[in-house]
Amino acid sequence: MSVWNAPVKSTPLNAVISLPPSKSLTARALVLALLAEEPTLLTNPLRCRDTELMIAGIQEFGAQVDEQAGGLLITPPAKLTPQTGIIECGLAGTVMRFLTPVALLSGRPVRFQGDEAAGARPMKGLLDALTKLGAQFSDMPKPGHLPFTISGQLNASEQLQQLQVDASSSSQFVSALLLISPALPFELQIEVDSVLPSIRHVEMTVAEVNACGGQIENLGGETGDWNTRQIRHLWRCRPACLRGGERHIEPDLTNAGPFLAAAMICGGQVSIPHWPAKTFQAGDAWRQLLTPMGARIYRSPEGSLVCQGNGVIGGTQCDLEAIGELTPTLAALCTLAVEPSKLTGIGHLRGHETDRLTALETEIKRLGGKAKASETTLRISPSPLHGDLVQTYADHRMAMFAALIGLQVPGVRIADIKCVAKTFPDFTATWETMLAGANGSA
Ligand SMILES: O=C(O)C1=C[C@@H](OP(=O)(O)O)[C@@H](O)[C@H](O)C1
Ligand SMILES: C=C(OP(=O)(O)O)C(=O)O
Repeated sequence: MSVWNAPVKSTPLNAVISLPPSKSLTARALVLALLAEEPTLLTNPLRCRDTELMIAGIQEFGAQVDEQAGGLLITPPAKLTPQTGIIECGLAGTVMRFLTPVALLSGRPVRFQGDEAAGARPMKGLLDALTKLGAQFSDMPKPGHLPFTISGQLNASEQLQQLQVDASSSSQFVSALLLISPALPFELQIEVDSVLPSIRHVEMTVAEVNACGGQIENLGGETGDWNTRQIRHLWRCRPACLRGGERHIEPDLTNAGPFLAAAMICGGQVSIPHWPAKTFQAGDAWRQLLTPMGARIYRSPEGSLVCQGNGVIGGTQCDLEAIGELTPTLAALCTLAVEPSKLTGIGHLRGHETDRLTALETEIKRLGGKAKASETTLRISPSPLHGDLVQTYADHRMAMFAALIGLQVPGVRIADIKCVAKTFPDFTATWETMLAGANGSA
């Protein structure tokens, strides 16, 4: 396995970093292009392991994908037709969740399989919902998990179908149903009768579907800021023809986190160009999350997000239920902070690439830190740190977590650094460019 010696940096940063495009927006755009009535030109799509698997996935259902300068031209099939009957999911939550309902739409059996670790990721809430719509699942050694074969026909006898979904383990169950909803021959109402984590990603799905001509209405009331919990979740989804056309993908604001956090750890400043003025990405919350920990952070008139730090990091107490994806980066800052921190609302991270609460607790302790994970919470307190070989558990965000600690703590080595390819294949090169103080472009 490839080990990377995390570079230490003892002088302030001054870098401009162009980020790779958003994983979540690219995944949604690919699925919507597959279901559209006309071709889509996707400009600035993310190319990484997760999105290559998604491209292969939509090709499996008959989409034609042509490389064009700066983008991908996607021509949807006249009818969804599985080619080999197998979808390779790797470890991508988006692929395993978003394409399973597409298989039901196709009406043909499709096998879903992935990495060994993918077999631990929750699917049950989605499989239960699809069963109510007519799906059957077989050859599933561990019920509610990959691998499985989906077959059966969409039950289209009703004009209106109401689905109660348990999405407590992943918002992607809801996003997956919302994404296919325009292609259904009936109106679908989706009610979530459980906790719903990562609500920002569901709001992103609704916005993306509707931007392509979908007709999804949120009947559950608006969420406020990322840390406001919504009481009732209900969406009405009407059948609609999805448009193609040109779609441009925003930079990945979640992957901005480690670079913004680096400015806080080393001092100095990091700027990220093309920060959208309005976005549904979880990573926009860095602006609110990092300020109380000591950052000066603002969007410049030219549209760059600028983060300035002085090397002193305060502790934080925050509820990350709506934006859990940001936790590993925030946990690195908490590990280096001068005060204790408490991160709450993150039980669903136990079903991410790895059980992130256990992984973070284990790796913080390995480096001499103090951490305690409970079912849904992570507490981190200041403690002298030392270098060691940090395990990454196939999790790109654990590698980025360790790179942040390594900026300040000599001797941090990162196991299986190649796992960053899940969303950011050029992570180490971009990191080194940042440390060299140059303008980096991913
Ligand atoms: O829909 C998406 O693109 C995502 C939703 C979230 O999943 P969970 O709801 O499982 O946390 C997030 O953590 C993941 O990285 C991407
Ligand atoms: C949870 C994540 O990924 P996935 O889309 O595979 O769920 C993540 O990228 O942090």
